[in-house]
Amino acid sequence: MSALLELRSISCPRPEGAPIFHDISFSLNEGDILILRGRSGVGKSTLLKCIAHLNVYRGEIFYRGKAAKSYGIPAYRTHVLYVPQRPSLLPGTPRDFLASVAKFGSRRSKSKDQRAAKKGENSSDFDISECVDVGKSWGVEEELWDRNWANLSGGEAQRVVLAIAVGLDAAEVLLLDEPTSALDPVSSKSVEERLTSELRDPHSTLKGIIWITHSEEQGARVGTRFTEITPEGVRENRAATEV
Ligand SMILES: Nc1ncnc2c1ncn2[C@@H]1O[C@H](COP(=O)(O)OP(=O)(O)OP(=O)(O)O)[C@@H](O)[C@H]1O
Repeated sequence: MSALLELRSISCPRPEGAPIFHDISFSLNEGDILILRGRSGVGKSTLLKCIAHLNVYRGEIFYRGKAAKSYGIPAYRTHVLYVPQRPSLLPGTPRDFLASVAKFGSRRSKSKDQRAAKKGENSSDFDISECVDVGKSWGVEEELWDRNWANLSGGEAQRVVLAIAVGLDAAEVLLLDEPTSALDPVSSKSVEERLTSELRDPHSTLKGIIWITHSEEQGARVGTRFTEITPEGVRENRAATEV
């Protein structure tokens, strides 16, 4: 069976000078929460953007054994969803963002259809209430969905964008860029628990996560694999504390 994601010798050029990183190769398999660490500025966020086809790169990326382009980039980005560290830079409101993401996610997974059928819903209708409910479970009031991103606090924006990623239930792979960096410890734990339980739920679409964190403790709590990016490439470690 092919890996969920496979990166082969990825490098990211700069307009001038040495590439940000080069020769990054690894696979993500079903059930993995791959912790990505490395010093500030080494290129972790850039790598996630390359994987999501939001940044130019050299090398090859395969999703379920096929090149990302063969899915069509918008559809691919729905299956392999980048969750930004600073969603406050997005234009419009969370509801606007949700509408644009949902537009590309019209092909729902079988598991999503099964869950909708169980609830007696028409699976072809996208339901924002799932995202709102996930947000509520993390203390996000419904009115925030209609406020401009720029007017949400860092922690509110971070929880809203994560609620979209989870509630949409369209992505098999989530690329999480320091997803709890603006959250208090209690909210962070709640987010960690929801994401890990989604990954374990056989009815969930979610199959794998690449998770950037600077916190060794968080890496140890949620990670199943531990990698470090260096200017020379990527190194896999056996435990969070080795990084
Ligand atoms: N849009 C851009 N234009 C030019 N350089 C950029 C751009 N975005 C990032 N960089 C540079 O690319 C390098 C990698 O940045 P990146 O944000 O990927 O690092 P990071 O490892 O995620 O850092 P941190 O841990 O501080 O978030 C840095 O030197 C950064 O200044």
